[in-house]
Amino acid sequence: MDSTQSNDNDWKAVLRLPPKDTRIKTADVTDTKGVEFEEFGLSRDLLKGIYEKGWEMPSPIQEASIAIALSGQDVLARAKNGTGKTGAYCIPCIEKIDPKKKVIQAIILVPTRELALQTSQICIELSNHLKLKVMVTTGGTDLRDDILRLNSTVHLVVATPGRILDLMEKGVADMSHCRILVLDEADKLLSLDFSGTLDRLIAYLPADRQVLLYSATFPRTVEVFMRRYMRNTYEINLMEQLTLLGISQFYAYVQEKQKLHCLNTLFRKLQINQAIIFCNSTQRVELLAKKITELGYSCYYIHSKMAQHHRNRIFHDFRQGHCRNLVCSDLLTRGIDIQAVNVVINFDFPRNSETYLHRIGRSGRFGHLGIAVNLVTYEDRFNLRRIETELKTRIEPIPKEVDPRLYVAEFQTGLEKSMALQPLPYMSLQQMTASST
Ligand SMILES: Nc1ncnc2c1ncn2[C@@H]1O[C@H](COP(=O)(O)OP(=O)(O)OP(=O)(O)O)[C@@H](O)[C@H]1O
Repeated sequence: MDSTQSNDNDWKAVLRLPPKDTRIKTADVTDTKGVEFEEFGLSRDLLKGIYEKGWEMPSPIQEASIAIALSGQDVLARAKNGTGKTGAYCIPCIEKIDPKKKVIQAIILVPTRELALQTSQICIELSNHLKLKVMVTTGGTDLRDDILRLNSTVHLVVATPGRILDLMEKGVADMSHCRILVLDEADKLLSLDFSGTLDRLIAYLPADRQVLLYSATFPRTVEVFMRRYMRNTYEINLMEQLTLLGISQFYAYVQEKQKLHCLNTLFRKLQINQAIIFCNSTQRVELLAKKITELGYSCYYIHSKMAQHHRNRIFHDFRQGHCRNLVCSDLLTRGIDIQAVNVVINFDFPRNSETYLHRIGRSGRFGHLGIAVNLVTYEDRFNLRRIETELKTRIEPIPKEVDPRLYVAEFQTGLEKSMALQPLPYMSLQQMTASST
């Protein structure tokens, strides 16, 4: 008998569950029809992994896409940042893999190495009770290690496109049984940054493959890909409204030379649990990190021109909470999930609305509350309005005091959702910075 159909609930009693997360969650993740993970017909061993991650109920995107993906249909799914897209594709992928077959059966592509590491870790955790071999392969590591690894059994590959394509072209990664292809942050993977790579890579997969595309943003490029490589696609769009309900967005109007002073004020006034501070270039990342350190605050920095082992260490240590502030380029704009981040600061205002949306989505993970503060110069003013219009959102002038209930977990316990989302009256940044000098 299939273990999932057995009636006894003893297996649940022995699960090693993480402590309950009692923070407020917004409708972005709670607005479901109430479907339970057990209703998807998943194997008990996978259910154990899901529950042991602390996932009690499927989020809306998981509810909407897991059953369809399990049925074998192609899926194009659009859902807000931090609402559980990773689980939405990892769960069906893992369920569909037969561990007895010693071949690669699914590949998950992501645009950055950090995201590949994060996603492979989630696959490993979810399949903790299964005999599944997950391999992560990205650029910046020794190719020989990957070749050795592929000599033993691999069922699921999580990769950035360049390295895995290399391994396919060398005849080391056999994709002839790989019938599931996932593109996470699909629009990024289909952008010019990866131009041509995806086409070459897909040529190595069987014709009867299933394709799953997930992202929070889907520009036109995706349609071309869909027409070419996907059949009878089931489309899910949970983004009638684009920005996350839990993130309060502010701007501070500053001159370039006031930015550092303004940041200093924010550091003093805000109750930062962890913050990610975005700059528009790698040089500015390094420069700002240096200045922040000179101001007496500890901070890490990370960007794509750093050596991979260094990038990994910084990413790991920041995730572990060893440092409060991380300055970065758009390397970490997408997908990175660090629950402790409650503040995102755009030290440099981003150039387009997609980047803006993904950046601010680094706080307010899984429906939690967070704030995004944008330092906006005279040159950025049109961009600010354009992004507001494109995203149909409001970015408010920053108040003199930001209500801690908007972003500090300890202030939220026992509060009604609606109350927690009411901002205090606003005051301009000039007033704010003036009061701090
Ligand atoms: N069903 C669930 N119950 C509770 N927490 C969940 C559930 N599903 C996912 N999470 C948690 O929510 C967080 C965000 O999930 P995830 O990173 O998959 O979001 P995402 O939609 O892929 O975001 P992004 O668009 O930024 O990549 C993670 O910390 C994850 O562990």
